[in-house]
Amino acid sequence: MDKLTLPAPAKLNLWLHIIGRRADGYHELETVFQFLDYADHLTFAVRDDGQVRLQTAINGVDHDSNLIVRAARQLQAQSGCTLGVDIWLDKILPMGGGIGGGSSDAATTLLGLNHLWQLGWDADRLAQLGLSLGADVPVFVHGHAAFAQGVGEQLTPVDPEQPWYVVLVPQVSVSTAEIFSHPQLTRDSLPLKMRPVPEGNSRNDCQPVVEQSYPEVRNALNLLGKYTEARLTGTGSCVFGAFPSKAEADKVLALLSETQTGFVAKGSNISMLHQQLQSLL
Ligand SMILES: C[C@@](CO)(OP(=O)(O)O)[C@H](O)COP(=O)(O)OP(=O)(O)OC[C@H]1O[C@@H](n2ccc(N)nc2=O)[C@H](O)[C@@H]1O
Ligand SMILES: Nc1ncnc2c1ncn2[C@@H]1O[C@H](COP(=O)(O)OP(=O)(O)O)[C@@H](O)[C@H]1O
Repeated sequence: MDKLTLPAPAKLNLWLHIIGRRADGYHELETVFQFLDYADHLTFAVRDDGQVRLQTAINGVDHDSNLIVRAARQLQAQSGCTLGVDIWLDKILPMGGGIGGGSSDAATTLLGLNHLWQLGWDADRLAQLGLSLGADVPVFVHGHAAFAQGVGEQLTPVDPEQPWYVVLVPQVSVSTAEIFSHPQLTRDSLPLKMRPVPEGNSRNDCQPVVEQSYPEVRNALNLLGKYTEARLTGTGSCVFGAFPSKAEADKVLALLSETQTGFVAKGSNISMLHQQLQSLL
């Protein structure tokens, strides 16, 4: 059987407001997701024996807990498919950085296997399955930049500008659970009246507590903030700033490279996964 290789791109939260907390403790958000042209790559080869095997290990994540394996097994169980798959992962995206690598890997697995196993599921059904794996999975399944509500699953497509970004990757791992349970996290941003969204006055409500707990993140924000508005994505640790051209973004990253790790990528309102899937159909 032929192999199929697909990208799993990163996302940014261009801003993120916390507007409340549900009875189950989860936070209600309003956020805008945009994709980056910077991605992991997954290669799939169908197996006839029904086994799901991830052939590439990631440090600190067991085979069976990897979101790729969990996504494949759930799709197999819910569709009743008798085929299996071998999967190889080229891991590029920093883990736990708020750029959604695990969720994106899961979404690429769902879309890739839906195609290879010829299941014919539509995007809504795949996104619903994906939501049980992580709040960010649905936006990667749909593949369009979006204004998101709820825990991130109620999506309205939007088309923000698509600048070049410098993304800095502070070498600390920020726990999403720790930030969402922080006593000083503000949870009372007003829901937006005009949707989709004015850019003015937007912010990331997680940023103050992350900056307070992680000096490396504050330092990265201060350094990038000398050149453009710098902001946290998700619960971090990555921070980003926009530039009008690749040349300007490259120049700033080079200036910061003595003390900072990072990358330059272009914002994209259609994910590179969906651009590639279009060409398969
Ligand atoms: C904050 C966001 C914004 O895009 O991105 P990341 O920084 O993770 O990329 C997401 O909402 C992250 O969603 P997700 O990735 O599913 O969160 P998880 O790791 O499952 O959540 C870990 C814990 O954080 C808390 N949590 C998470 C999401 C949410 N809306 N409210 C919460 O209170 C819960 O206690 C949960 O058990
Ligand atoms: N395929 C995967 N890629 C990355 N992380 C994974 C994967 N599968 C499970 N995980 C777990 O999910 C956690 C969050 O990863 P990631 O999605 O990269 O970060 P974030 O949610 O901050 O954007 C990791 O620390 C890891 O324990």
